[in-house]
Amino acid sequence: MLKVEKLNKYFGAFHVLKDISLEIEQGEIVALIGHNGAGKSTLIHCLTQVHGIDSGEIVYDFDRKKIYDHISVQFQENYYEDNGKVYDICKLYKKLTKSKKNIDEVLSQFDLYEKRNLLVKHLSGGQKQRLSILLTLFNSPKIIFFDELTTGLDPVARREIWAMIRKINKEENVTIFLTSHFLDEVEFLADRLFVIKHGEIVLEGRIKDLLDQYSKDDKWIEIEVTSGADKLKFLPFERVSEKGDVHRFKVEADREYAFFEFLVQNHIVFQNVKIKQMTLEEIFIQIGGYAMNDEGDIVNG
Ligand SMILES: Nc1ncnc2c1ncn2[C@@H]1O[C@H](COP(=O)(O)OP(=O)(O)OP(=O)(O)O)[C@@H](O)[C@H]1O
Repeated sequence: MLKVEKLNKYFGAFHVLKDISLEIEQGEIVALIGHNGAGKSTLIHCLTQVHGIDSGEIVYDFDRKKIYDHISVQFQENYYEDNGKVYDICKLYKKLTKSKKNIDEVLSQFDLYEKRNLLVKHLSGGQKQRLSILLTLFNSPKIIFFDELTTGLDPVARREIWAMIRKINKEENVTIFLTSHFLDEVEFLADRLFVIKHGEIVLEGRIKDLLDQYSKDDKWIEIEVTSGADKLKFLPFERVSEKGDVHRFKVEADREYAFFEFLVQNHIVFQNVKIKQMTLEEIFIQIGGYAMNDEGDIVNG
């Protein structure tokens, strides 16, 4: 339903999107992840014609002149009036999109009927987010773009939003393109993933395939070294972290034995061994070329 070929975008001399190519099928949920400033919002802006592009092609399976009849966008900031009432904003959207949807029904569907006479600024974060998702549906879009779907929401509200997105996707066969910083969200919702780094797509694939491909191979082995730590630097394994006496290494599945053999042969004394598979988050960080700081935040690689 959407094909992008060699899209390039500059802001002045700054080359923000570099040769982006991707294809999305009708009914898919795809996620775009990447560090702050990687170019996620800019790509959404280009795909939704908020920004022009400098080269490349964007082809939808509908006439791009009527793009806003077929797409909806929920940006990071909401552009509707905070001082308006929930019902009035729905009415405005219905009118603007010449929608046949019944406002009361849609509000009930999104559990906002009771709140219809409240000012938007008096809604909670989760309710506001539900409203902004609801508003994207008035024009019965073929594809909806969500920029940072659940940023700022608590865990319960996030899960409610996920359920809503799944429902919209299933029941109305709407294609969903979302950006997110949360890999649990991506894993739960998306069929496919694109990783963008410094304006380039560095990885794409079905979530399940990526998991199968990457998680079976590597493990972390964590040891607390009580003597001989100075010899660890000769260990032919990548040390991924070191906190006090606790050292963590990346070890390929078939080299576990070699790892411990090296420790014993070099008289490195250790205790508290922990072995674990890489988590989804760690896999993505590795394949996306990112790094994780001590607090567990993703930082640019
Ligand atoms: N209108 C603009 N003029 C100049 N530079 C811009 C403009 N909009 C974005 N940029 C720059 O383009 C880069 C990509 O920004 P963008 O907002 O697309 O990143 P992002 O991946 O969505 O980041 P975040 O996760 O922080 O929302 C950043 O370096 C940003 O400063």
